[in-house]
Amino acid sequence: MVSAPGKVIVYGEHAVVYGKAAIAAALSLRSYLLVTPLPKTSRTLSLNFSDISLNHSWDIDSLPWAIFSKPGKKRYYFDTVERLDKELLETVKPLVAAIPGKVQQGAASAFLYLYLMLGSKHAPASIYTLRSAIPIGAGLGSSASISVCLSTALQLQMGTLATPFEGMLSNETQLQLKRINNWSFVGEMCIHGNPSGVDNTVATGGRAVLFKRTDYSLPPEVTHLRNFPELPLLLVDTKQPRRTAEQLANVRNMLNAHPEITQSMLDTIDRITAEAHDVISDPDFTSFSGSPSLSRLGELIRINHGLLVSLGVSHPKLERIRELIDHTGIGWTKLTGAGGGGCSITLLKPKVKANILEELDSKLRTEGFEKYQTTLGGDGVGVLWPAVVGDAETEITQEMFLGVEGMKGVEALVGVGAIGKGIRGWRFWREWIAEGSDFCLH
Ligand SMILES: Nc1ncnc2c1ncn2[C@@H]1O[C@H](COP(=O)(O)OP(=O)(O)O)[C@@H](O)[C@H]1O
Ligand SMILES: C[C@@](O)(CCOP(=O)(O)O)CC(=O)O
Repeated sequence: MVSAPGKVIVYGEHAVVYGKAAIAAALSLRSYLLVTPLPKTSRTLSLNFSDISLNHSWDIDSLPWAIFSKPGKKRYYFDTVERLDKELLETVKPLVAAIPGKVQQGAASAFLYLYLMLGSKHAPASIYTLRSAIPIGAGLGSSASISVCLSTALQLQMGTLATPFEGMLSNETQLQLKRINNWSFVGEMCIHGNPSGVDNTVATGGRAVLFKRTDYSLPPEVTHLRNFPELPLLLVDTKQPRRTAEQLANVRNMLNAHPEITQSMLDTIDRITAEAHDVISDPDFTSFSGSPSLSRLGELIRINHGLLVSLGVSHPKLERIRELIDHTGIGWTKLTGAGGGGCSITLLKPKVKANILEELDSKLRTEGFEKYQTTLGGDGVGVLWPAVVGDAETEITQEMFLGVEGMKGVEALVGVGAIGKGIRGWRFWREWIAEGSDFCLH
């Protein structure tokens, strides 16, 4: 079993697609993918992605291995992939055409593209069962989280990744994370076309990063934010579904229609992110009551949101949440992720009165919005090996994994926080963070 987190973009979404900087952090909400190997005589490959009711099988021997392994097409696990191959994508299309729904087809295409690239026609038959706590299409990086799970599980299965172990050399850990991230970026491209790579980078490595990719043929610049503060954040979901790909197209259209104005807004977002980075990197930064640095971060959040509204990626429901929160005066609000619906984040001022929060909670609930309790800056991708519970004697089966009720049940059975309750241990490729260093992760 593997698991990867979602993310919150605190500053810089959309602008990051155009080479500007963004600050993002891993979220405590995660996806879990269980791989159940089938007997050697079986040649069936099955997906059971229960959150989206995707249940589909293919015959491994009938997959288009020949075209995927043609010279010039075949890419190996150690290759860096910056774009999808159009012909290969076309080959995958008919394989997912029978699956109803764009959401389901996107996930199935990402899986098949990765399976055909990373596997071979002798690949083992397995069932891939996925459950995720991350709301889908809500700006919290659900697609990146599942792409990281798929990339990791397939590479572990094909033997090109090793389960992390104590004493694994730091270089080796970094190399493996780079490969996980590289192939999860491929999954992201299958799902939403033109990603910046910030989501999969955070879902892979966890913690918090300053991310920038000026040249898509080169790895992005990723700076680990070692002292990322525990920001008091309120996360609210509009429950308004939208697709990231559509929101990206809105900004692209805006850039085509008003190039200079749009470019200057993207540049301003870049400056906002840079200033926020300066504020949180200041050794005197504190989020205590009356702290000028917290107000500064808050103002930058407010300005960033205004620019996202101007870029055309807000939604009346996001504006309604912002209005309700602004009336209470408890903090500064912006949309997070692609917008057009999805989630907002509010940086809370210190010492907010409990009764104000309760009243707000009830208003949000009445209007159909959902509040999430989360923490930021946790672990990235991990593997539960062996996937056993209860004194390490019972193997986690597909029935067990699907049988538990809701995400609470999943978390209690296998959650990364369930260590010590019969779970022998999640292992993370953690040592990739060299203290205080900048590093490149593609
Ligand atoms: N739990 C899940 N199960 C299966 N597919 C998922 C899941 N979560 C996300 N996806 C895939 O990712 C897509 C959502 O990606 P996207 O529009 O980028 O939104 P988000 O902001 O949540 O990343 C879905 O359409 C689906 O293809
Ligand atoms: C809008 C963007 O900056 C973030 C999208 O995040 P999400 O898919 O809404 O979770 C796109 C990207 O960086 O790939």
